[in-house]
Amino acid sequence: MGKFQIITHPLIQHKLTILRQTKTGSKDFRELVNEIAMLMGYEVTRELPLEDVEIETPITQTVQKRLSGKKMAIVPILRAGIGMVDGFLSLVPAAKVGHIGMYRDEETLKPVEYLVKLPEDIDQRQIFVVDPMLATGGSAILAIDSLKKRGASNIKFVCLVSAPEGVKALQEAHPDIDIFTAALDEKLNENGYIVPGLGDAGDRLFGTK
Ligand SMILES: O=P(O)(O)OC[C@H]1O[C@H](OP(=O)(O)OP(=O)(O)O)[C@H](O)[C@@H]1O
Ligand SMILES: O=c1cc[nH]c(=O)[nH]1
Ligand SMILES: [Mg+2]
Repeated sequence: MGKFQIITHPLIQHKLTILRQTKTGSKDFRELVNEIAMLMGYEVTRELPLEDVEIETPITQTVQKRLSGKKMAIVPILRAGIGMVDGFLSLVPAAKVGHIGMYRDEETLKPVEYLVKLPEDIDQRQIFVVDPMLATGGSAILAIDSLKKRGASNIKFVCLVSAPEGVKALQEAHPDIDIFTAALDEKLNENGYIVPGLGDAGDRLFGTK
């Protein structure tokens, strides 16, 4: 079973509390999602492999560390996942960005895929799938199905707010992936929204209804 980790850093928790509030408008919402994503990015890249490299400083020759292993890809689930991309890119600017477009049918709560655009060598990359919300888990499961169908195998899922129902469903469907979240909330309501949650992340990011 992959790892399930709640990232409890005080800065993340503080920013998430502001993000959740109804009075936080789109501009601040966007900035906060970006900042939290960057702080989470720091944690979720903690285990990236390093290798020795010989370099020359102005003083001497020395052996130091640099990143080794697979190249990275960030894959936001549209739309709301877009809000987390810049935060990640500020840490790993050389990463490629794939896009998976998906929306939840409001009646059935089942995800509908409308776009998949990925780097050609996605099967060789360490992938971070990003989406602020993990509710029923349907969108994350389908996005990861889509990635695996195209040969991807090294996948971590990163969200801001999750519901126990979504975590369970994602772990059952894809037991190999690591899941990182900034908060594990109480439950889903009858409309499939996370409680207490933060509402509709996409709408709040982009100012739509
Ligand atoms: O776990 P689930 O039950 O599938 O719900 C989570 C999904 O719902 C939201 O997207 P939404 O469908 O609202 O699309 P949007 O990002 O375009 O607003 C959210 O960003 C996730 O992708
Ligand atoms: O609470 C929720 C659940 C799904 N999607 C959201 O944006 N918010
Ligand atoms: Mg939405």
